[in-house]
Amino acid sequence: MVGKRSGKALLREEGLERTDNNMDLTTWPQINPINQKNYYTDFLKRDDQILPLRLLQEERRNRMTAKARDRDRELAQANTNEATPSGVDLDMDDDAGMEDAGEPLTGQDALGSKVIVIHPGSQNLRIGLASDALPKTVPMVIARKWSMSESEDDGGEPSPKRRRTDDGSQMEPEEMFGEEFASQYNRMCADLKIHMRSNKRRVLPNSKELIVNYNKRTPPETISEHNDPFRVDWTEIPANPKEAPGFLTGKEALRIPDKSIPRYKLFWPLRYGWYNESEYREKKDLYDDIATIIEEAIKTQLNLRRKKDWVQYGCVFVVPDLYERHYVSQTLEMLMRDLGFGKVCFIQESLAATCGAGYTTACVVDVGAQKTSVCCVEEGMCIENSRINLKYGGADVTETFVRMMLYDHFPYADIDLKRRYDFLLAEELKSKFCTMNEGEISPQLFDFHLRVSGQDTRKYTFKTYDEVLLAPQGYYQPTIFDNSQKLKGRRNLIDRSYDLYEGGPNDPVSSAQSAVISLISPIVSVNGQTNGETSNGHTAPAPIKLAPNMIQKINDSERTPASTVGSPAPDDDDTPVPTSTATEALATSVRDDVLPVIALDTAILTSISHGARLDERKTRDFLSSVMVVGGGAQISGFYMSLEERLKDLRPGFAKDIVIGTPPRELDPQGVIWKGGSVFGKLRGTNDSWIGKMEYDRLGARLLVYKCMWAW
Ligand SMILES: Nc1ncnc2c1ncn2[C@@H]1O[C@H](COP(=O)(O)OP(=O)(O)OP(=O)(O)O)[C@@H](O)[C@H]1O
Repeated sequence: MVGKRSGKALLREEGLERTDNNMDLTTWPQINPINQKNYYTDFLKRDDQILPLRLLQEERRNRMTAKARDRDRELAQANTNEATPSGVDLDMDDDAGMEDAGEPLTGQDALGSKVIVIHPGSQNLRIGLASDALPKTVPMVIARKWSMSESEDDGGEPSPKRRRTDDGSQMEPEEMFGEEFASQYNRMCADLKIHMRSNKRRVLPNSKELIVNYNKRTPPETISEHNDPFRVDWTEIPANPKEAPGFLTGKEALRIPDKSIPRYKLFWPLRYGWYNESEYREKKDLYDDIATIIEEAIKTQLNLRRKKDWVQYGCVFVVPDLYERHYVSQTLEMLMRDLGFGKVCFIQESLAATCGAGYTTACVVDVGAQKTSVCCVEEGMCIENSRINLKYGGADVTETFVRMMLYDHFPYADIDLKRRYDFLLAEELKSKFCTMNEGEISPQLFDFHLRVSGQDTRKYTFKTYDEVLLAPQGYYQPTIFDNSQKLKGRRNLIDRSYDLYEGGPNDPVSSAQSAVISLISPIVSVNGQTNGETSNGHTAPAPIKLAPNMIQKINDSERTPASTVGSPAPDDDDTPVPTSTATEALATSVRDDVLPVIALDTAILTSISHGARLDERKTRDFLSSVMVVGGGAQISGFYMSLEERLKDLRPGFAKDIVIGTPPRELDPQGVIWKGGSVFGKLRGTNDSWIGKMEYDRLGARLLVYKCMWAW
């Protein structure tokens, strides 16, 4: 039996008892801790310890050595010829200076023939070599072999969606879009009449009835397919399903007959300037589709068919001003790994627009198909707090135009924007007939040809009155647009980006965007308390959790002059910016439940007031250089009407306000791409190029060093 023995006895038995012999426990030298006051390290503080910066320096050094070698060779040759070399600059320093000044490259690179510039959009992809004068435009769409086409999906529900009676039959045109639409549309019609009268324009009292009656009683005329000189070339799909391609992209995809056998479904991977999360089940499929569309465009439009040669090419990729970090890092991965470019760099849309048009200071307004962005650019930098991204564009005008026409008994009552030929038709009608010139409003007779694959062409005649102006008027009254589905699926597949150390959301924010969101819906404070009811029917948002140190950081920033959320405009005109603190600004910016949709003129003034930061001179500068680009602004009279509205809102600045257009020879839809191509040819951009080796080692972390803006 083991009796009770002390711990010491046990240790003694096992030979582990410590007997003190006054010797040190170890013979290793003991180092006293250094005094923390004198503590210093230059770890990661010098450029040569940071791989991307070191590579950059090495590259510069190599270039200079190569040049010096060339000069020496030329000098030696000249000496043997006993003559001074002509045109040789002996001063090396000059050359180094030029490099930093962003001088254009020389030789083949100067032409940009080894740089591909890519600007994707919700509807169109613009792509080309930096040496090209104009980009190629292809629809940003892919058709995949599917069980049903997109128009048969969702039970064949047409777009715009029509309401039905209880027994399933169709309602009268005046009722089928609901009371809300009807009353808003009628109010817009009445307001326009008043406005036209006050501008001394002739308004006939019964114009509307006249056109409605005409539309009601005009049947289409049938033209047999062989008598139609403009019949459409539909994409032919092999009859044998096994031979039918798995996918088709761009224009070819849009031209596949809706009823093709086998069926194809169209996917638009970018919607509203975001990833399209509502149409995809897996994010991998979504990423694959984007890569495939770009890959096919490079092969077919740029004629660069061998993918393994693309490593010799650089790629300039244009991203939104208010981008999401996941989008940029995923795009970088795609360009490096899937498409295999040798080097990649990014540029923001607004900055590219100013580069393309040759402006140094501007408030850039880009009206696209599904998103509209506003941003003030000053001396080569986007002003972060002036960035605004609104979720509407030309596609909303098309849809609203169709709804208004249907309300006024459009003879082609079956139109369904989910069908490919109807979508193309509606786009054509909008581009041809919509206008923002009040002077053009009168009852007008138009016609169009409906061309459906395998059917005879139908010629429709119809009349329009104020619909042609009221649909684009939606830019100033966006509640007329159908905004109900725009947040569908948001964050279903891809979460927002979070800071690795602090845990809070770290996607870029802007005080102007927060002001826009606050206008639409009340502010949610950081502790999750709402300051009121939502104003536009959105559900009450969930509180946003921010890490405590993040809150501290934002509160600190509130003390700096840069935080001007809610500051009044420099003049006495009303500024539509609500009061809010910077903490609230961040909280509002990261909200996903509110759709940023406000009138375009208000958005521009909000952006300028946040970009100019109370500086009256800057406000004038921005107001006198509002530059409008993008396809959505191509409606005739757009520039004039925007100028008038801004002047009405800011009479104090009326004589300064000028809407600038890109230089005459430049297509406003291609200006951003053009800016990307200019950027791709500049030597100064060398600092933004991300090479393969550094990407392999550091991945997306490189973006901190490589973006021209604060990543
Ligand atoms: N002449 C025109 N008149 C009216 N609208 C036009 C005209 N030309 C193009 N559009 C419209 O411009 C829009 C496409 O513009 P753009 O190519 O700039 O958009 P995107 O870059 O694809 O989209 P986003 O900027 O939303 O991502 C479409 O809605 C199209 O109907």
